[in-house]
Amino acid sequence: MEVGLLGLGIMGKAISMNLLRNGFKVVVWNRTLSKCDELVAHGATVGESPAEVVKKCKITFGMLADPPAALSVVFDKGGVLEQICPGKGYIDMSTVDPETSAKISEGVTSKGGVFLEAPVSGSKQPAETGQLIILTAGEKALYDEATPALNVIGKKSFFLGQVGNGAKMKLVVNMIMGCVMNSFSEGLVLAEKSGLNPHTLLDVLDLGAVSSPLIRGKGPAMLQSNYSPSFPLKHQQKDIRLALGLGDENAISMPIAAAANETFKKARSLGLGDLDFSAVFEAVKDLQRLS
Ligand SMILES: NC(=O)C1=CN([C@@H]2O[C@H](COP(=O)(O)OP(=O)(O)OC[C@H]3O[C@@H](n4cnc5c(N)ncnc54)[C@H](OP(=O)(O)O)[C@@H]3O)[C@@H](O)[C@H]2O)C=CC1
Ligand SMILES: O=CCCC(=O)O
Repeated sequence: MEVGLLGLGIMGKAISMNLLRNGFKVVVWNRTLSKCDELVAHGATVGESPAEVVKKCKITFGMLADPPAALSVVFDKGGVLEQICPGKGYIDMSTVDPETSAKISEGVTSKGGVFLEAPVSGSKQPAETGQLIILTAGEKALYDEATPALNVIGKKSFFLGQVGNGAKMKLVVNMIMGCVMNSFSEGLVLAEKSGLNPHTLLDVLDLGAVSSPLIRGKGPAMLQSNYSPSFPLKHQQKDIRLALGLGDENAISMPIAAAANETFKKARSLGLGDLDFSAVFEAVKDLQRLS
């Protein structure tokens, strides 16, 4: 099976490599074209534009940074819309808001193509090993057709109905994750400042109800100030911001998420946006110094 992949950031690169390893032919494109070289060395071919990738492939995936990027590769010159047509499908895995997803869906379907949104839960390592959780919505026929690829990309795919439901589910999940990371960071600071050993806190947490892959996976690195990015902090802040927008539309009060958003914004203002989202710990520490 041949598939296209637009966007070779942390996630797009890992997903492409995994597809190649599992026998898929992959046609890649990235805004910074030089990032395609490593994929070519592993057997991928390159399209000069998103449109060229769509021309070559029946199904093309997008994995872009944010709503402006996701819209740009579809609607701008050389974009997906120039070649999408009946018989071709576009699957957007970027984390975006439901409105962005709906615009892309309308654009694709207006040209006779089919659209599926498919944001993912899970980070760099699950992407490398095909263990993502895929939150799809949109055209069921495209979901069925793409199932062989989805089964390689993820350990479980959900089909959630109409376009927008995948985006909403993803934003809710990441809003929770951002709040947990923020609260965990405050707990580490509180433990240390009140005279406890934060390493012992990790041991205690790991044995109790709060134990989670997130805390187990990130805690030791955070205590070493190691924030090598799996999930960039700027994207976590974008996700909480978009989740708060969803809250606004539905008149849902989310004071905890709003507070977490402020801390992630603070972290970005400290220049931590490209580090892992666990670097919010540094912003929490900074806030204590100021108070
Ligand atoms: N990392 C993670 O753990 C996870 C991330 N996600 C989501 O997946 C998406 C990608 O994440 P990730 O791979 O980490 O992000 P990266 O920041 O590593 O990569 C972003 C990608 O988007 C491209 N891009 C940015 N702006 C534009 C633009 N204006 N036009 C075209 N391309 C653009 C970049 O191209 P270039 O190389 O030229 O800059 C790059 O390919 C995001 O929506 C993120 O929220 C979802 C689950 C997990
Ligand atoms: O959007 C990023 C999610 C990261 C994760 O689920 O670990």
